[in-house]
Amino acid sequence: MQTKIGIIGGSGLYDIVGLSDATWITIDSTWGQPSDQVLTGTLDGVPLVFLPRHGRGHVHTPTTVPYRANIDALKRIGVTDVISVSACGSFREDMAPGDFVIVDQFIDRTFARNKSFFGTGCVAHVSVAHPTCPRLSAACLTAAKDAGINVHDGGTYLAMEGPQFSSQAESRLYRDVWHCDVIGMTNMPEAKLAREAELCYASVAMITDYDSWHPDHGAVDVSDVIKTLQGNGSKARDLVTRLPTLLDRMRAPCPHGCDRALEHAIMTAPDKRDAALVAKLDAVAGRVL
Ligand SMILES: CSC[C@H]1O[C@H](OP(=O)(O)O)[C@H](O)[C@@H]1O
Ligand SMILES: Nc1ncnc2[nH]cnc12
Repeated sequence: MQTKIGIIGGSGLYDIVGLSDATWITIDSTWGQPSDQVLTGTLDGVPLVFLPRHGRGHVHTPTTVPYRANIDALKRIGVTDVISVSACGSFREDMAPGDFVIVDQFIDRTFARNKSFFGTGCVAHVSVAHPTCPRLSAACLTAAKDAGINVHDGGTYLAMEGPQFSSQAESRLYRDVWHCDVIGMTNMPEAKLAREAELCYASVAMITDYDSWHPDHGAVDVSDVIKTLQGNGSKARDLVTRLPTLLDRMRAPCPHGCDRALEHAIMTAPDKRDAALVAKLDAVAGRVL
């Protein structure tokens, strides 16, 4: 299978420059409308698809991002590897605004989103013990280092519902008791859905602020976040342009099994499956249904 890179761009990253044959196209998903059209093209001969998570012009809130349609659309167009690029707050003095973190764990505190492609009439349970792909994360780490970015290898991302930022008490709970490293509003359920869709998923978190725990920094201010994002956006684009040469063009099966996550996951007996749901799952789970 040929490698096809999918980039989900978060706050501050609404396009990618330097793609050959760049074209915005509409993808129809059985899970509703994705956040926007996707930008398709090639980078160093490797096909790449870019999707702005909040839509161009930042239309969707973290709650209303159509996560299922987005992951389904990427799967449908043949993406093999998804790199999420997101803004986040930091719980650690040594993870400063402007630094990047290659996230490897999540605590999911979101509560108002659809978190699975599966449901009544087609029940499935996948493992998210290791929610990101180590192979893809390693490529992102190398790309970040090569781009001269101050990057941290591994970190736990607290996914909150938002859209408001955390209270100081919440911020301290996440930092002092739960030992999280960074906080954002969007990587869940995105990472869970990518696993259900058997896509490798890596998360590049760009630190924009110290959230609200830090004694020397005030409350999170979106204008400060935007200023840091503008610097981060160009670093993120630099990182992305280095990825194609780090990923093999012809893709060997994922050594961590991301591309086989559904192998033994579906519980519902074939004769009890809901035909309409099975039809919607054609791209995500067609391999095993
Ligand atoms: C602009 S600050 C809050 C906003 O930024 C992050 O978005 P994304 O994860 O898509 O980069 C955060 O999760 C919030 O949605
Ligand atoms: N402090 C923060 N909390 C949640 N999401 C964020 N995105 C950027 N900074 C954030």
